[in-house]
Amino acid sequence: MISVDEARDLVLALAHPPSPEDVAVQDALGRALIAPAIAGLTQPPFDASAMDGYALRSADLPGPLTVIGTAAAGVPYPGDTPPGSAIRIFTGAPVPAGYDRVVMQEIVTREGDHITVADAGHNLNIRLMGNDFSEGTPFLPPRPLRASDLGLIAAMNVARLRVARRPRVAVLAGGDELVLPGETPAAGQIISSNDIAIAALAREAGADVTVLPLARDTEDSLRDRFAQAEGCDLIVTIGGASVGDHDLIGKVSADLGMQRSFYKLAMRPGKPLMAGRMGKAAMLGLPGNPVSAIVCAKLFMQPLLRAMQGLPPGPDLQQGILARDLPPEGDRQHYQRARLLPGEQPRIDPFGDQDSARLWLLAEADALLVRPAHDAARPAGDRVLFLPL
Ligand SMILES: Nc1nc2c(c(=O)[nH]1)N[C@H]1C(S)=C(S)[C@@H](COP(=O)(O)OP(=O)(O)OC[C@H]3O[C@@H](n4cnc5c(N)ncnc54)[C@H](O)[C@@H]3O)O[C@H]1N2
Ligand code: MOO
Repeated sequence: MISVDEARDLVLALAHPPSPEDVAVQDALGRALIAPAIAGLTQPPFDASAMDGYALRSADLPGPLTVIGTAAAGVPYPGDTPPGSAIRIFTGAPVPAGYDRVVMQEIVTREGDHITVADAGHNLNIRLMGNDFSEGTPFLPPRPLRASDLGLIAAMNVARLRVARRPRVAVLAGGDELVLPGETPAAGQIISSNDIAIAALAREAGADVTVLPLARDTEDSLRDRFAQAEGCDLIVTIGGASVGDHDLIGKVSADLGMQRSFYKLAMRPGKPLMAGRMGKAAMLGLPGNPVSAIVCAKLFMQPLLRAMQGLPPGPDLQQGILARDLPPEGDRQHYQRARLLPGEQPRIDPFGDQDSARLWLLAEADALLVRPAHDAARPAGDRVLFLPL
């Protein structure tokens, strides 16, 4: 069996280069920026008041000064600024040339058209032209766009952005035991949950997801579903990956021409993962046990989808301190569901039960503790790596 790192390299090698697409800045949340966005103007475009108050000359303080006009956001003061004068000014208004400071109205005494300022302090309360960014400054890719990025890009007067087209993902779950949430399972049946979790993980990584109708445990049904996945960038199957008589994914995908990159890796949970190429699409065959499917999706499917959008694949591991003694590890790299305990450095406490079918335990976990294959026994206090959930 290959190692997790070898498997990851083989999976990432299935990524095609990102396909460009232009979208409006309003629609770009979560999209992967793949070309620089260039600032179309300087921000602020003029020296701007940071307060509601009075614009004046420091040299004229403490006054009295004569108020000769007003400037508001969007309505500049058009006149001269002779010595001994001030203007009423509001936040966001251009500060006219000649004045070097704005004083907050709270510290100004006004009588008629005259003001005095007892103690103006040090703050000039002027946002200098260009202190945020200048025209021509590039906002650089690659990066997934956050809400605050969209605000910045809009302020740069960039209306449309070049992003990676969302990878199209088909999720293919199946098994005669499965019914949909809301249906009543017959004897021996359970609710199909993997397709829902895996589709959500794919969407979280930026994909455009189609969940195919549940397949039955027959070659015909699976062939039919693979045909429905035509045209997608990635086919993700769930279940049927192991060695049982009803585990048909390997056979049917091979019959349909899948070029396998690997099948099985030294990982727990997730041993029967398979990956390869089917025509133009990449294919990942996730194991059916729910926790195994989700862990494999986080470690392989999400990085592959990010790579298809030109993004750093991740996920990034963090360092923590082991909260309890652990026995030696077996021959597979083990991703243990664990709780994070507060401390100066996060302390990580793996659960005693690591059953790969128990979704409730996964819901209670904050992290996956990563234990390398053949890791020696470890005492509490050792440094370890974990993947935050
Ligand atoms: N003789 C062996 N048996 C098994 C081995 C092995 O090495 N030798 N490996 C075990 C491991 S590890 C895993 S993981 C599973 C993987 O099995 P499959 O990928 O073939 O998955 P299934 O058999 O189809 O299902 C396993 C389990 O998961 C449930 N399941 C499947 N799909 C869904 C779904 N969409 N929603 C919810 N639950 C689902 C299914 O009912 C089974 O309980 O094989 C072990 N066996
Ligand atoms: O490796 Mo299986 O994926 O333990 O449950």
